[in-house]
Amino acid sequence: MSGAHLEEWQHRSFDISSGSCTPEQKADAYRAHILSIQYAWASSQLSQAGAAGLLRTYSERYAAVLDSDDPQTGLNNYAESALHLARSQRNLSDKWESPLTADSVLQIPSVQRMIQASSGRESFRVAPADVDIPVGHESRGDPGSAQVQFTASRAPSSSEVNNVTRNLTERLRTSDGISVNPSVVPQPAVRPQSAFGHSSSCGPSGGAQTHQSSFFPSSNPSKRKNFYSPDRSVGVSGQHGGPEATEPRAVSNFKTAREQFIVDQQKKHSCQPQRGHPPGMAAAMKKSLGANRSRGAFSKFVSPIPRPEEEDSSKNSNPEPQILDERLKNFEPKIVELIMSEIMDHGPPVAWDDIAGLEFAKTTIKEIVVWPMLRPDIFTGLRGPPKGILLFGPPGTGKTLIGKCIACQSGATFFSISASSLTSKWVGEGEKMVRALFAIARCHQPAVIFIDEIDSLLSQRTDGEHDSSRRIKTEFLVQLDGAATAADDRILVVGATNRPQEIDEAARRRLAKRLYVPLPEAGARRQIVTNLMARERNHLRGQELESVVAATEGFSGADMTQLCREAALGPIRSIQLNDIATISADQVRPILYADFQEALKTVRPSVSAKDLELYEDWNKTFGCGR
Ligand SMILES: Nc1ncnc2c1ncn2[C@@H]1O[C@H](COP(=O)(O)OP(=O)(O)OP(=O)(O)O)[C@@H](O)[C@H]1O
Ligand SMILES: [Mg+2]
Repeated sequence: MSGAHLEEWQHRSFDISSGSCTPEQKADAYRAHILSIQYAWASSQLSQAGAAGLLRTYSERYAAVLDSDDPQTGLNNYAESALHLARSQRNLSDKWESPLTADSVLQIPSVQRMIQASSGRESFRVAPADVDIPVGHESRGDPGSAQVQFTASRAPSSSEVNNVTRNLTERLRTSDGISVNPSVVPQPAVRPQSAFGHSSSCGPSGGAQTHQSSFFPSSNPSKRKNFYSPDRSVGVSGQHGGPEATEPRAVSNFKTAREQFIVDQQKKHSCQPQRGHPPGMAAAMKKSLGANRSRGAFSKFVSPIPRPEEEDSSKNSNPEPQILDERLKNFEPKIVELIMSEIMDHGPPVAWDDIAGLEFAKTTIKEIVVWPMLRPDIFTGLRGPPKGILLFGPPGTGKTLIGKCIACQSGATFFSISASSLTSKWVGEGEKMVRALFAIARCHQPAVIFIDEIDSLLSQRTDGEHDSSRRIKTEFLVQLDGAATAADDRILVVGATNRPQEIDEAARRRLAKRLYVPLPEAGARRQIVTNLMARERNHLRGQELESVVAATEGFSGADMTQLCREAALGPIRSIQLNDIATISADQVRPILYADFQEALKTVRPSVSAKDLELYEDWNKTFGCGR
């Protein structure tokens, strides 16, 4: 060890052995020892065997200080944290205790009113919607204890009112000096029924159910309208014939969580769960806060509050996206929706003339894509177009541009997809996407499926690769040319890649027309510069243009575009920095040949001669060019 380290080590060792150290200082010193040993071993000042021996010794001593439960010599770390945990956590089995006591219940205004009413021997009235008294179930423990909460939001069910009645009666009977006549304690007005017209299995069914209608008067009719479904209103009017009986009842879509739960249960266990439901409730089931709608990552947000204009239409509408085509019925709506909404591409228009050079590729594609679309009757049998095209070539030569042009010019339904949109983290979802893509394309024939960078989707299948990507590939190959594909399907798959050698051989066969998209020749380079310069003010003479074309041998289309962008910045760079803020657009000088010369110093071709050779070789072996 170095001198400084050794000295430190000695200091700590003396401290430890002096006996005046606190356990904390001892633990710190041992920890520092351990770090020193690690450092010495890492910087090769200690042999591995020596370091291991020392580490073992000092780790044991360190652990002894940490874990010792003697407060003089150790920290008792484990016990400390265990105690901390025990102190700060409450056991889940702790019994819940209501903050309400018998006394505090008696202070509640409605209880007071009840007491007054009972002492005055007169019938009193409590509107059920004004006070909600959910009562703890017997299973919570002591049924007599006050487990009563008052909220103002929800109407109680009849069984709940029964329960609370019983509890309150008990409580009030046993309270000092208060006697209550049970007959004047509120009872449910009607025979308990679920909100859906079925006899409730949850509430009691006998006893005090046939009288006490006067406890539910019209003090709060609007809330009660919500509480009673039309079914209930029949029950009320049938029994009492009071003024409210003839009142038109508003039908509400609102359901409590419990009611929704019952509906869900009935749906699960019954074959005909909705039979006999009042129409209002049927509508409520469809909308009911969106709870019975299956939600997925791609489902749209559904507001829980129905808008007025939605009210009527919602009665007939299906919340799932509608799939109109029978052939797509087997696919999950969200997948179909995803492909329909996200994969169809509508980019800026590109014309064939915007693509410089590449005459052979352009003519072939027109032959395969455009003409068969125009005259499907002629292009049949042997003249039928191939199912797949592969555009391959160096980067930046216009493959994606051709794809965009096909999208605009073919008149076919165009699906532009990337490999990543077909892959999914969910096992099996990727294959479903591929299957759905082809099924949708089949429904929208003629269709072109353009897959840019197709090598990432259809690379060689290897043993080590992930199972799901292998299955996606297999599904793709099956869809491209499998038993499920009809001969007269007018679906064309166009793939583009700058790594043709990585494409799986089975995929290569299916992409029958393999078109080389080479670097632009002199004519194409001239056209690119002319096209781009036509949009800018420039003083590029014919001879100068030729010089630019000659100097850009080996440039790709993208390199040419980059060169022109760089040259176009020349006039801006010649402006004084101070003038930039104030100069008007027409005061900027035109682009000159000198700007191109300057740009040529910084813009280099992006494709090397060696790479080019690979493409040429692949083209000779597998390409369909002449
Ligand atoms: N033949 C061309 N005519 C006109 N512009 C071209 C041509 N080739 C390339 N370009 C220009 O280069 C840009 C890049 O081209 P594109 O994206 O089509 O290349 P790519 O072949 O798909 O490259 P990569 O293999 O890297 O995806 C185009 O937006 C266009 O501006
Ligand atoms: Mg591309």
